[in-house]
Formats: sequence, C-alpha cells, structure tokens
Amino acid sequence: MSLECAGHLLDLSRPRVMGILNVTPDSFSDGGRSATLDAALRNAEQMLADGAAMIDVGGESTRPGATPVSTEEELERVCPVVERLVSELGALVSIDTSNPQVMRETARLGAGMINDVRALNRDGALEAAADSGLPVCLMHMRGEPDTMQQDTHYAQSIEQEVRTFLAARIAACEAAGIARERLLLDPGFGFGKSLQDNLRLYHRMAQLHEFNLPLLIGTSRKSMIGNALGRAVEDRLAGNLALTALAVRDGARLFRVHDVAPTVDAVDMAWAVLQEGTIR
Ligand SMILES: Cn1cnc2c(O)nc(N)nc21
Repeated sequence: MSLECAGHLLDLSRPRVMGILNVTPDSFSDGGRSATLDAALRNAEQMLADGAAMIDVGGESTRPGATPVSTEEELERVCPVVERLVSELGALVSIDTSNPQVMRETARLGAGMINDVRALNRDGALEAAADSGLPVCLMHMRGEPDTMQQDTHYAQSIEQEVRTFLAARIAACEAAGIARERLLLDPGFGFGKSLQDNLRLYHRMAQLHEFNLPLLIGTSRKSMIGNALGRAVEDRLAGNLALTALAVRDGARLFRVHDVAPTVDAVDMAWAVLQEGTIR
C-alpha cells in the first residue's frame, strides 16, 4: 500500500507520522508559533529530523469556532512555506485546505497531497483535486468549524454517519475522475462530534477498513483528550500517545500530530509488537 505523492512514494505498508505545521495566527495549540516563515521552516526541519514522513501545512485554522480566511490571505500564508519546504528541504508536503485555488497553487509549488477537512465539498474542489493528480484525504465533518460543535446529535450512530458520508464522498471523487487508489479516509475526530461519539467512533475505526483505503487519524491535543482526562491543551501528549497505540493496532496508517518525536516512538513500539520484531 503506497501513494504516489508528487515524486515521493509514500509507503503506507506500515504506519507513518504526519507533522502539523500551522501557519495561522490563531492556531489553537502552538499560538501561531509558525507564523513567521523562518520559524515555520525550522519547525518543519525538526519534525522531519524527528521522523515525520510528511508535513501538513495549514493556513486556515479548523478548530471549533475558527473564523474563515480569504483566499488571498490563505495563499499568502501557505505558498511561501510550501515552496521552501519543497525546494529547500525536499519535504513531502500535504496541504491542509478546502480552497480549490489553494489546492491548485500549492500543487504547482510541489505539494504532494491534499488534506481537505471538507472532503472536497466546496465548489471547484473536486475538479482542482482531480486536475492535481495528487492523493486526497477525505475527512468527515458536519457543518463548519465555527458552528459544528453547537449540534452534535446524529439520527443514526456516529459510525454509520461517518461510513455513509465517506462512501458518498468516495463516489463523488470517482465520478470526478479521482481514482480510488488516490484516496485516504479520516473519521474527523473533534469535528461536530460529542466526547462520547468521538470515543465510540475511535473504538470502531476498524469498521472503515471496509473501504480498503488508508486511514488518517488526527486527535493531537484535541478536546476529546482534554475532556476525557481533564487536561489543558499543553498537557494532552500522553493521552494522544495512548490513542495512537490503539489506532496502530486497529490498522490506521497516518497520524497527524504536533509532537512528532514521541509519536514516532509510540508508532514504532506498537508496530514492533504487531510485527513481533523491531523495525529500526
Ligand atoms: C486540519 N486538521 C485538523 N484536524 C484534522 C484531522 O483530525 N484530520 C485531518 N485529516 N485534518 C485535520
């Protein structure tokens, strides 16, 4: 199981770690640490040195209550970072965006994957993703970040809701000419979901293997951990390492995290158990 990502071959026959690079002033966990270009590059360099297989660059915060940014603002934030990550670090870069213009421009700059929390639902996004030829992560979210936590009730079980949604988005991608083999799936933890539903969905994530596509998991520093353990955002690493180990056993293949080094150890340790042998 591997993905062709703009010249990089991402081997997903074993679990990998994706480092988060927020270039948003209001990102919920790093206080916009990566707001400056040089800081962003230093941050990315460290995450790659720590074992990240790729870097996820986001110019618009998707945390609950986040305010949308203009296309121009998003392009200004992400393009210089993507360009230098690719040209100076030779990094495999994922672009965290729902904006078709940002998809097109960052693909031109060498981004290797599209990570869309809106599963290509925005006008023009399917076409932009199809034209890019890049792999695409489809994530479940109901509503929009600024209001999604106001109503977290679902008529059906959360796992049925997510399966139905992802099946529809896969079909939309195939209809738009995006080959199924280019897709990754993500349950969207923390996006319009209660704590109980996040935990229930996590416990049942293996059900998503029915689609036979790689699973991407993003729970790093999220309120799912904070609410379960009563921990502030800066004290959620241990909780996420526990979640990560569980998801390695359940077959997830990509982990989108802020804390790369400890997560690489957790992934490698859990994987060594499943393989009954070390992998370093
Ligand atoms: C951008 N972003 C924030 N949280 C995320 C998650 O859980 N998954 C993916 N794919 N992207 C996310």
